[in-house]
Amino acid sequence: MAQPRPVIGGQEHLQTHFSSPAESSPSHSSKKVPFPSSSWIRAHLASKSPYPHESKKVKPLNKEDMPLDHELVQLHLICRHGTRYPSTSNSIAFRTLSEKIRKVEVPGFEWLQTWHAETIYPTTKGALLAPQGDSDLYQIGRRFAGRYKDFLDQHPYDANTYQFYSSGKSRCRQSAYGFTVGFLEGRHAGDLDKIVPKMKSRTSPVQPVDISTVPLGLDKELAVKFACPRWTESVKGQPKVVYEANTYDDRVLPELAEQLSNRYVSQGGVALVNFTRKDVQTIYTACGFEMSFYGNDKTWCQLLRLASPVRSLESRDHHASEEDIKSTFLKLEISSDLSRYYTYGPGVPFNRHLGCKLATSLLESIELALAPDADYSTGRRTSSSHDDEDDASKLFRGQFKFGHSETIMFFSSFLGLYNKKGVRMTATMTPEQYEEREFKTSDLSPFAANMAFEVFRPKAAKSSPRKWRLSDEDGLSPPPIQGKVRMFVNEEPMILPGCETELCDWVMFKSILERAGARCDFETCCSSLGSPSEDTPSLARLETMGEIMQDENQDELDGICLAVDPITG
Ligand SMILES: O=P(O)(O)O[C@@H]1[C@@H](OP(=O)(O)O)[C@H](OP(=O)(O)O)[C@@H](O)[C@@H](OP(=O)(O)O)[C@H]1OP(=O)(O)O
Repeated sequence: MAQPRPVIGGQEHLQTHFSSPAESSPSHSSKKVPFPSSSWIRAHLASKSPYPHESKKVKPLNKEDMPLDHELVQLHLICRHGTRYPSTSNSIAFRTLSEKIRKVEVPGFEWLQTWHAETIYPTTKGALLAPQGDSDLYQIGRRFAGRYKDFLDQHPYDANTYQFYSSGKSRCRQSAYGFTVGFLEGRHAGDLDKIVPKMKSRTSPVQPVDISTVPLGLDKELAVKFACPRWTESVKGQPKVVYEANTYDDRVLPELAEQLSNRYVSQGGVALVNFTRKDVQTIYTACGFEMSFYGNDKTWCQLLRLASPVRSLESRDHHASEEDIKSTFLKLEISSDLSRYYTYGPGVPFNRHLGCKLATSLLESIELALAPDADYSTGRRTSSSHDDEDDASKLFRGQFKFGHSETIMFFSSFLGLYNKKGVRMTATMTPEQYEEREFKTSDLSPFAANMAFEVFRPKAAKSSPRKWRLSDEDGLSPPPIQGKVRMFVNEEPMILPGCETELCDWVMFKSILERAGARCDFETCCSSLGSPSEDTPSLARLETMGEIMQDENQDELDGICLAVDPITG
């Protein structure tokens, strides 16, 4: 006969009385159970954090927001896919843990009795884009449509001048499509009812677009880790790479697991559930998906309340304070960040190579768009002769790329975005140092995280051969390329390290990216056969963008592979 579940109020009491999270709801007269606000929690779930959707009204880009006497000529977006289902392994971990815990019925945790991972996160949907993910990208597309209304009016979509490019994973392709539905809503190339009067009635409700993708292993920009054997061999999961994260976890996780287990002890002192450190990490991940997927912090997130120390056992409440619960969330967020800081971030210099192809194509595309002789009617520069035409160097109005959290982390590391001070993230930082750290995946890589670039060209730059300067070697050549580039992270302007202002001068922008390693020798450095050059250790210490900029002896990084060893000191 099945053993009766220990139940609060029955023979087996839990050592401390739980108050139901429901009691924290306003409808209960009892004292509110301390718990952080949903908005605070949403901002501390590491790479499972929901996208900080801005409900703010997006105004069309106007003259005040543009550099004087310039025009917007090109847009770039690099975007993680939207909210997804947990991976199959995550879903199985949720099921296993929920079956382990539901043996004990706890007031306020009745949801566990009917929470079935297979129902809520079916393994057959592992890592697919979630309905919330569809919405994430549609809304970003709508906000882009609002800001760039005039640009789209002036330059309607066509498959030659707008590139939508996705990683080979369905969550990214579907995200790309969701973005286009929002971005091009209500717009159709050309004016159909003038072209084919009766066409209007048969028009597709959305503008069909061309979305290209590159097979995993060949994609050197988005799902780039699959195209870099050296990263897989020498960085991913390497003991020296995961050392700081493991050291931190060894110190912090057992205490949280013990705290949880202690809450599941009967008054007779019988341990009812033994939580492991892995269980604590699973609870944090499940909390992330519950919040991102359903906006629900009343299930798994509440278990992190029980993992927090209760400092008032003698008091009737037996509750952890809000401050202690926040501290528990922060510990798990730091644990997640330490792992990604070294695996995908600035903790290992080599990771910058995995962002260099994105930087190279960005640089070359902007350079083409800013060229005074750029001719969008032909998609080429008037100065380019037919024999040096390169299909890859096409003139785009917009390039929109959809990848993964690591796409954002590798590219951000390449740009030095979260390593300006060069403070190495370690397992032994003070709480203040952790609070001040630059590398926070909750901020830089939530679901649908994105980086965008606006490219402005001087209006006078429209050039024709008669304005070209005479140059000795080849007669006429176009005037120098000028322009401004503005970078956004999650739709907020961000100054690129090395630029003095938000509107970065093209010459400076180009110099920064080239010196950071654009046009790098990705193939050599990523080949498992190539060995990083003996110079590598000397470069490994040049970690912040500022250091690279200041070091006059620093030749451009081309042809030099950075260290696969984590930075030290
Ligand atoms: O699911 P996880 O957390 O175990 O790991 C994912 C990883 O997600 P995240 O950790 O960055 O949120 C990235 O997924 P997205 O950024 O696409 O959400 C990685 O791309 C994904 O790698 P994959 O594309 O090879 O599956 C990680 O899954 P993994 O568990 O297989 O390492």
